[in-house]
Parts: sequence; C-alpha cells; structure tokens
Amino acid sequence: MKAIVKPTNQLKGTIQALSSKNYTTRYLLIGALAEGTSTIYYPAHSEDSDAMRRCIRDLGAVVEEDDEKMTIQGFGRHPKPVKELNVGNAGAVLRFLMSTAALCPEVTFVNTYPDSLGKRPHDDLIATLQQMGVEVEHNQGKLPITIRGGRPRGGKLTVSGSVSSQFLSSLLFLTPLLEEDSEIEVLHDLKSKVIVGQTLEVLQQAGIKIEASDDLMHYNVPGRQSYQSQKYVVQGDYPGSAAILAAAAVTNSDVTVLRLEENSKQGEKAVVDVLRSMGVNLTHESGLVRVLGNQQLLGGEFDGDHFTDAVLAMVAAAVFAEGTSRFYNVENLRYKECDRITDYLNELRKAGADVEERQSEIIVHGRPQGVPGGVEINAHYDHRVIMALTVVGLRSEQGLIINDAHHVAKSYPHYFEHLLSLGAHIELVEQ
Ligand SMILES: O=C(O)C1=C[C@@H](OP(=O)(O)O)[C@@H](O)[C@H](O)C1
Ligand SMILES: C=C(OP(=O)(O)O)C(=O)O
Repeated sequence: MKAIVKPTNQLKGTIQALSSKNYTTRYLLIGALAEGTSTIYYPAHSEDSDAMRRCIRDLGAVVEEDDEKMTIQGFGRHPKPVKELNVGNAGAVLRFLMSTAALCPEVTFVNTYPDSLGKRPHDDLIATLQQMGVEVEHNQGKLPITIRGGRPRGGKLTVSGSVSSQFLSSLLFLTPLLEEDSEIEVLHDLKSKVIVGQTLEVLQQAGIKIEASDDLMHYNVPGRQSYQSQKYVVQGDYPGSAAILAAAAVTNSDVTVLRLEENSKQGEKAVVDVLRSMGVNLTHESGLVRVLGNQQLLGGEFDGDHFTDAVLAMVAAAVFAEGTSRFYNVENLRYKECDRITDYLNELRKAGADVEERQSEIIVHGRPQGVPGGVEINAHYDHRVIMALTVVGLRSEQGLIINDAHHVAKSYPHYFEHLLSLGAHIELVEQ
C-alpha cells in the first residue's frame, strides 16, 4: 500500500489510543507461562501482537478471543515440542521467545523478513543462553536461529544491555521457572532501561518475585516459581500515539487522545514533556492528552533513550521547530527495524529537512517555514519511519508519497484511519 500524504493545515477531533503493543506481548507471554487461564482485556491487534499470539499457540497455549478480551490457557514450564516458530518482523517477540524456546528440545526461528528483523543482532542473548547450557545455532548472531534446550540452567548469568533491553527482559521471563536460583548481572550499559520497568511490573502482576537493584543492573531471581494466571487490562499505547501528537503539534489543531494514563510505566509517556518543552500547548489529565497546535515549535535537547520508540516522531516535530534540536543517546535506534538514524535521516533529507547524524545522535536544524516534500519515501519496513514521515508530509508544501506504508500495521494498523478521522488529507492506494 502507498500512502499519498497531502499538505494538511488543520487536524481536529478525538481518538482512542490504540492498545499498547509492549504490554500486549508481555501479557500474552506471561499468560502462556502460567498454567491456568489468564484473561487479557483490550489486547492490541497488530502484526507484532499477532505474532506473539501465533507463537504461543504453536507452543501449546490455548487462546480464545472476542471483541473485548483474550483468554489464554497456558503451558507453564512445559511448552509443546514445536519445531519451528515464525515471529514475523517482531524483535521483542523473537527475543522473548528465544528464552522460552530453551524449554523445548529443538526450535528454529525462521527468517521471514531478511531485510529487517533478519539483519538485527541477537548475539548478546545467544551468549547468555549458552551460559545456561543451551545450544544455539545461528547465522552470525542473526536469523535463522535454532535453540536446542530442554533443561536450561540458572545460576550466575551475565547479559549485555548495550544493544537492547529485550535480552534482559527475555531472561527475566525465563529464569523464575528454572530449578536453580539465578543472579543476573547486566554488563556494559542498559539501553531502553525504562522498558525493563514494564517487564518487572507484569512479572509482579503474575506473582513472580524478583529482586532488582535500583539501577536495574543486578537481579536476584529465585527459581522454581510459577506464574499465576491473572486478569490483565492493557493500557493505551504511547509510542504510536506519539506520532498522532506530533502531527497535531505541527499543524493547526485541536486533537485529543484518550486512554493515555498519566502514571504509566511506558517511557514514551515522556513525549508529553518533550512536546511541552518545545512550546506546544498541551494538557494531560485523567488519561486524556489534548494538543492545541499552532505550528509554532521550539527546538531542544533530549535524551532519546527515555522514549526510544517515540524518538522518530519527536524528530519529525523538530523538523519544523525554530532552532536546532539534538536527540542524544540513541545509538540503539540503528538496530531496530531499519537503521533508524542513517535510513530515517536519508528519507527526511529527501523530504527537504536539514538533519545531521552522529553515531549516537540525531541533530535537526529546524525549518519553521516548512519543507518542500514532493518525493517518494522508502519505508524501510519500518512502522515508525512511516508514521514519522507522515507527520512531515502533512506539513510539507507538496506532500509525500510513502511506499510500502502497509508496514505501519506492525504496531498501528489504524494509524491512517485515525489521522483521516482527524481531517488529514491522505489517500491510500494498493500497490
Ligand atoms: O521490550 C520491549 O517490548 C521493547 C523494547 C525496546 O527495544 P530495545 O530494548 O531493543 O531498545 C523497544 O524499542 C521495542 O519496541 C519493544
Ligand atoms: C523496535 C520496535 O519493536 P521490536 O524491537 O519489538 O521489533 C518498535 O516497536 O519500534
């Protein structure tokens, strides 16, 4: 699908935030790791959450659903000895399930997105699984990956957090089920640290006890624990909503997004403060964010690691801000669905933005007068590139054509529908 994004002066209306992808994948997994029946209310429906649902079914969970909820009868510590799993393009799903797969005799994760997930590195998690006595066959740390497990061992474990927090989260899901107690030490650095808080939150909801140090670099995990089956309610998704809020900020708007909890543990909640500090007129009360956009934005300096999945949307807003903006501590954006620094900035430049890259920084010289647009954009298989370039297209002089825009469905299948309901001028054309 191609999205023809046309200049749009005004956005107006109210939308419900989509359900959080990152909570949905977690609740599906812990529902599967429990032995009873768990219920998830308002789960996300996106390619990534569908991937987790498909894989836990393949591993033996019984999943039923209606419009409002899913029920999961889990497999506990005894997944079905499945031979092959297909996680689509979902990084978190792959990494979380690589540990679960260690409970099976032999599972191969196939490579269905060679130009996206197929290029992402998993060496750090592979190394820890090997410490646990699991045999891993891989293609230089990448897919396809075969895990030969059966009886993974806990004990003293180390994992690097310098590329992705997902490796640590993955181990935190598995280690409570092992015979041995585990002590996990995070080496080097821990990127996307905030999201580990979401992992610890859901583990606690499932009755799992873990002692975490304040800096989230050390963990004591008692073994022989069981996941309790529970009822979970999925909150609204900040990363996806960040793009809607950015679109409202760069146009003349009165846009309200519902279901965005103020006390959420999602790091991307920070976009409310980021936009506010850029001078955007915005309120956040009772789970409702309202933006009164007037196209006036100011640049600023931001540690992007706090809101990793919303950096691209905030960069898109900064393209139209007065002055220079700097998003630092974002090197791990290079290891996502595409290289979200080099690939993304190349597309922004095509649209007419003035941007520079460093190894771990994005620098934007804002153009409050707007950018020319009038070009075709390569989506690089990346939902967040698609969402962010749409924001830029709305404020450009000649619009943008975003090719392969259907990949938006990885996290936010209703993105264009939501923007259309707010009055955006967008035409969707099947390619
Ligand atoms: O744990 C998770 O669910 C995620 C962790 C983050 O990845 P990294 O830890 O690789 O930055 C984030 O970008 C991703 O969308 C989801
Ligand atoms: C990077 C993302 O997801 P994942 O790592 O799970 O593929 C994302 O949703 O932006």
